Amino acid sequence: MAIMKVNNLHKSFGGVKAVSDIQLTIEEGEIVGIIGPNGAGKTTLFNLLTGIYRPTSGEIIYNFDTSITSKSFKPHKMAKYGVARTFQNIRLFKNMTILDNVLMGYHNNMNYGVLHSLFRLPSFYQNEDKANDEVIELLKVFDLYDKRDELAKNLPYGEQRKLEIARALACKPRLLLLDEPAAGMNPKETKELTSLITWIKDKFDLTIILIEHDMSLVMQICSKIFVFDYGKLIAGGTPQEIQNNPRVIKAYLGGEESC
Ligand SMILES: Nc1ncnc2c1ncn2[C@@H]1O[C@H](COP(=O)(O)OP(=O)(O)OP(=O)(O)O)[C@@H](O)[C@H]1O
Repeated sequence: MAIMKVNNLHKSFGGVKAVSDIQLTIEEGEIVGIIGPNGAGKTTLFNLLTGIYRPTSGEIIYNFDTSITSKSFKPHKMAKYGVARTFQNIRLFKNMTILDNVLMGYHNNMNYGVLHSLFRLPSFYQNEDKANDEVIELLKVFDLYDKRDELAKNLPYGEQRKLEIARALACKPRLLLLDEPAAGMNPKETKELTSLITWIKDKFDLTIILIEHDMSLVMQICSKIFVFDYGKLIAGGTPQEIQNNPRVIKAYLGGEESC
């Protein structure tokens, strides 16, 4: 079943066509890679998919329990719709602990009101206990449990990236968007992350879309890849189809399509 459809999507910034005439479908349960040279429009696409940017024209449709179109997108509501993301430039609460960062992500799932919280009613404590238990499980999955009381800013870069993913998962998304999850990681960390992404997809029953420049990660775990160049979608297919596509080779290496 299609979890998301993009129809004739355009986004311009003044005279710059950052994303132009995009048509694509994401099937439930896939890991989809979005690749392309710098400035190809990948992050703009993510910002459109998460309501940060409004399309200049075209439409995005999420097929969750009820369909949501891009007209009703609000970035702060995306988690409620079942969409969570990470950012190219890590966005953590740097002066909060690791535990509190992930608890902030979990906050969207809390179903008590202000009064329950103010007067410390039983449902407040029940929700808090449940949140703590689930967040601790997540921290264990990401190997961050032993560091739970450290400030996020003190974590090495690779672990900050993992923490951002853990926080996104705490929102209990159905669709997870990862913007360059391996950026700044060393080869060992990238290898671990590659396995972790596949593992969390199965464990949390997710559909994942990731932007990534590390081709070995993309080719290993993505069932489908979409390739962008100058804002246009120039190819879509399996890793093998993409590797052998002359337009993709040209976009990355330049020169003639036959090279
Ligand atoms: N807010 C903005 N205002 C003006 N131009 C923008 C804005 N955001 C992106 N652009 C332009 O749109 C084009 C696509 O940029 P985008 O960041 O989406 O590419 P990208 O594929 O994510 O690149 P990278 O791999 O370097 O992150 C670029 O020409 C960029 O300069």
